[in-house]
Amino acid sequence: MNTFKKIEELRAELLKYRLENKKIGLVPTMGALHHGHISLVEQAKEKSDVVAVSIFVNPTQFNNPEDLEKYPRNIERDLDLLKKAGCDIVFTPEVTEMYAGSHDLKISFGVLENSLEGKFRPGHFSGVGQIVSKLFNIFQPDSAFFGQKDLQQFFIIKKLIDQLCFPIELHMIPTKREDNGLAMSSRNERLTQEEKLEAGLIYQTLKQSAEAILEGTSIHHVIEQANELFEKNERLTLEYFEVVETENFTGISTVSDPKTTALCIAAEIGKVRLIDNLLLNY
Ligand SMILES: Nc1ncnc2c1ncn2[C@@H]1O[C@H](COP(=O)(O)OP(=O)(O)OP(=O)(O)O)[C@@H](O)[C@H]1O
Ligand SMILES: CC(C)(CO)[C@@H](O)C(=O)[O-]
Ligand code: BAL
Repeated sequence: MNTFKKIEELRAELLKYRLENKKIGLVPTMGALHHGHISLVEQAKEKSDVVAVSIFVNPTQFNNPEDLEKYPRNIERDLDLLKKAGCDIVFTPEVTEMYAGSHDLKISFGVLENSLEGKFRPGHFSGVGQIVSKLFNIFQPDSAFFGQKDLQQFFIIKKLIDQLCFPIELHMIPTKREDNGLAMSSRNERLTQEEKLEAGLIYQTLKQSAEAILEGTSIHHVIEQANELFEKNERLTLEYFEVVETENFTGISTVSDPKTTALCIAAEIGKVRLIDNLLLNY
């Protein structure tokens, strides 16, 4: 496994593979890796000749300075996990490498960036679009792998690829969960054992709500019930729970197609903000 910190050196290495007609699969991450990330690497290995992972905590997608400062970082452990998973190339640039010079170009995603994550994290998706575009241009991968855990982000990337004509095959990988259903997430490292158990409520709520909707309960009622569940819980605070159409991530009151209907949730426990979702036909 080869590790690079400089764009030019990474490009030179990738060019060698490209000249041999090898297919490059990219897994962008912010590090503090867990089994969710490794499942992305495994999928990338299946579908590519060369697997590349980037580890970069991108400051421009953080709207909350404390969230950025406290974001878990553990590069030695990450490199160890990636080596064991059979990753070929790791890119771990400094902020100065990724953001040298001026950076006032803003990417906007229309209606997709004004709801849910976009609404509660102003500027977040513009920052994601900016860094992912840079990574796509640097790596020029044949395929890229993203997790369903960040469902709205997946659709943001899809829009980026479609509208900017990146010749990249996009893959969405299912969410890896702990035994109690809690979605694996780097930010879980900031939770105590008790908080991790308590945070199982997030997935329970999603699952119960999806089942209720499929059995005919109205979306309005399901949302009310979810709010009540969280009000009763002393540790978890619900930020949003919505049933949306994945085309635009805006709330719906009736289901037109279960395949494009998602239940999305964000909740805080302690000072840690967690997100999760289920597609209605999960
Ligand atoms: N539990 C999971 N299962 C599958 N993929 C995941 C999971 N968690 C994250 N991913 C995916 O891994 C990629 C990198 O995500 P990232 O490094 O931000 O990790 P994270 O666990 O989502 O961290 P956090 O949510 O705390 O930012 C993204 O495409 C993300 O959707
Ligand atoms: C896609 C990404 C690596 C961009 O910084 C990040 O948003 C993430 O880890 O999901
Ligand atoms: N996993 C999504 C990146 C973020 O929370 O900023």
